[in-house]
Amino acid sequence: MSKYKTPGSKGSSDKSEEREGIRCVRYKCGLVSTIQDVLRQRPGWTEVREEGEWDFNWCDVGWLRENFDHSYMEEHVRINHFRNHYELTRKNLMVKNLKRYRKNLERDVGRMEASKCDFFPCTFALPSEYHLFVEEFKRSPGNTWIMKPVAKSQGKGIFLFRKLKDIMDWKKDGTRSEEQKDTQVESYVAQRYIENPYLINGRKFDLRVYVLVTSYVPLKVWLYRDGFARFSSTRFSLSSIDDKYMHLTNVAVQKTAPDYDPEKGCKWQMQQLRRYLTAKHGREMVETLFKEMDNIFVRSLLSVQKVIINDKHCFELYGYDILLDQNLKPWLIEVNASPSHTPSSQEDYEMKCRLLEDTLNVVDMEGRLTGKEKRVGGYDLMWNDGPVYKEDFNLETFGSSCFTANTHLGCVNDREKQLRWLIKPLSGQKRM
Ligand SMILES: Nc1ncnc2c1ncn2[C@@H]1O[C@H](COP(=O)(O)OP(=O)(O)OP(=O)(O)O)[C@@H](O)[C@H]1O
Repeated sequence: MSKYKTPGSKGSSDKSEEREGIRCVRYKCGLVSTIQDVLRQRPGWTEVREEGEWDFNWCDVGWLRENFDHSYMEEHVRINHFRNHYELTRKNLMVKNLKRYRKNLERDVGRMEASKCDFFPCTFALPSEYHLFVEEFKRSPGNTWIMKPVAKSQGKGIFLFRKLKDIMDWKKDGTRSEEQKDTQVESYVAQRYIENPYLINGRKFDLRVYVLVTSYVPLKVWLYRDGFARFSSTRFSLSSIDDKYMHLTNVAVQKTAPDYDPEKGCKWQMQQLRRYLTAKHGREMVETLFKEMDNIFVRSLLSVQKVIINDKHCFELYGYDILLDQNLKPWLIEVNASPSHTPSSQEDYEMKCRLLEDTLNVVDMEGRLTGKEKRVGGYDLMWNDGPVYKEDFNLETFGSSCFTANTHLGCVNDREKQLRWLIKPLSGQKRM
């Protein structure tokens, strides 16, 4: 149980399980975090331990890998990952799929259209693309690059470099023991470092945005209005590339900084960031920024739509990491399959509880929804085999989405026409 107070906690005397009409859901949960608290609070839901039968499973990706293929799932059963989620959530595979998608767009639609996929920094998978990387590296000497192990998280193993010599060291991999010398070198991506991040108070930050996919075929995507910006605790400078507290904004890294204060925090809620940017740059620019982020979410998901094994039992709550540069251009850094639900403060805990409750409401084990909803709690339906338009909402209340949930165009066949819309401002739509 979390040390934080659960919002709307009703305590053990709650008799809602006995209310008529609430279906009993047997759930299994492999994670010890906020999700446990949320599942325990859910009226009518009971935890299943060990090998018991379950209707709903919030598992970690390790459990999925070991058990998914051996599990028989009845029609109503739901699980929180797609079988090969890693096609989007592994750094090297995400880039591979995006590059292929961009290439296909260029061939089928044209260069202009393909350029709308230019939202991820130039990236190479190592060791396989080492020679291509070296060519690119030599083309722009003096640039900063970042090396990231493909299968690690929380900033582990990441370093910045400007000289090929540093990669040589990695290639030789002097850190490996004699027994490990026969095994393959660890896979990394080498990625152009965004050298001009947008700074607030001299500090770099990245954005965490939550996107829920309930189906890949047809693609159905929900965007969460709340999210946050994660700040570094040290003022940004390119003169010292070895300082991880300056360059890596993930909380897992920042919370080990000597002067980290969890309550003061290194986070801003999305609304706060949006207000700040609007005051500085005006509504139009900020709306364009959020529209470009929507473009990132939809195109990245479309890039794996044909690769992900669609399964009606599966849904996925992705944590998108987005970095802004000084021109307010959003860059896709990474997509996480298991975004951390560990809270860093009471406010953060409450936000994560709301996020998870709303996720359960969209997944709808209880069968409460009609299937026509465009908005559920903090979620807006942004894509339902095509864009979901919005016209009547007060956009001031939005954390991100530039889509509106009131007028759904339904299924549109011409996907590319839809995608062109993504980047163009909507005529006649009130901005923000
Ligand atoms: N290309 C880049 N340019 C600038 N900064 C970057 C770049 N890639 C990563 N970073 C910084 O490094 C941090 C960690 O990167 P990334 O999210 O890819 O690694 P990770 O170890 O998987 O982190 P996590 O598991 O917490 O998501 C980012 O939050 C960002 O601040």
